Amino acid sequence: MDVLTIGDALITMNPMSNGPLRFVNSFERKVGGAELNVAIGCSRLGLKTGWISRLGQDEFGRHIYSFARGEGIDVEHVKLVEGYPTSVYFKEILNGNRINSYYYRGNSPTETLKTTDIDEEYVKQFKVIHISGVFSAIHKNNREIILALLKIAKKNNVYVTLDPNIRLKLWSAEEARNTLCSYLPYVDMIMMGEEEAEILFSTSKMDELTQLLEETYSIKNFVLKRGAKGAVGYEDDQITSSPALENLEIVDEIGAGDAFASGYIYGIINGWTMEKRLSFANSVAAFVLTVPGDNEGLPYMEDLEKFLGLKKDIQR
Ligand SMILES: O=C(O)C(=O)C[C@H](O)[C@H](O)COP(=O)(O)O
Repeated sequence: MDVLTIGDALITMNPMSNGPLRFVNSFERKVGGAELNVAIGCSRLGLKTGWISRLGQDEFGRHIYSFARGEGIDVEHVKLVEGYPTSVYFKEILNGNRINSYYYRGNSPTETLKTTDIDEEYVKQFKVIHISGVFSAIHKNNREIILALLKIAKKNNVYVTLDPNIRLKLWSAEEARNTLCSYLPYVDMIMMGEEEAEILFSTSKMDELTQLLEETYSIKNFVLKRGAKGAVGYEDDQITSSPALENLEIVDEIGAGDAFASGYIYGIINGWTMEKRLSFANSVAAFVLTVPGDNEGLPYMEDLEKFLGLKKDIQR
């Protein structure tokens, strides 16, 4: 097995028109959830993925379960539980494509997960475990689950990637910093945005980050995502920059970070250089930016090959 993720998935209500949510009457029901998005992205690229989760024993839970299974993700460790409705969120698209999220996940089904549900025999089969801050933000219990998972990963030499995915609607900057920094001794690689770097480490300057991450947490590999300015990676004392793709018609930026994570993880598993990993991850993210929905735009390898000019794209 290649990549394992753990998290809360939700029904995404995508508005059919822009403007304040109180005036939007129609929505398209889709599926979201940062960690599930990464599993979908990796699976579409051809990796063998698993996802640990709990969903509500309801219509939305059943839909997400079959959706994940349909994407080829191993759902052996996903269960539907009574008494906890499947999480939902609504997107609001305002002028200039600014998107607000409104969460209905106060009682997430993942709250029923216990540390004993994390099965070492299952976890140790994977090459990479990808965690994101969202799962830890939605309930304090989930932080114990993550620590249990990280300890198993460390014991079995499984590579751990972290996307802080800090959602200030779900927890405070201080809580995010304390929790996520407590995971760092078990983390091999971080991919973060500039604002997230400021929240976690009080700087988004590469030289300060390299020093702090190496000296305090022994982390020798990280990526700083800088939106339209592209991404910068640090590894083996070397800094590598990769520009973002230009001239994209961005319709929905939600999910692009998870798409980037999928592409980057694909590169780690295939032993690629930082330069190749970053440019591939940027291309995967570009696909998601141009399609509404959190994961619909995630490309298959064939789409990328055509996009990168490696395969002929015959349209008709
Ligand atoms: O917002 C949340 O809490 C979710 O889990 C829903 C979304 O599907 C992901 O957040 C997308 O994540 P990005 O790729 O960072 O935009």
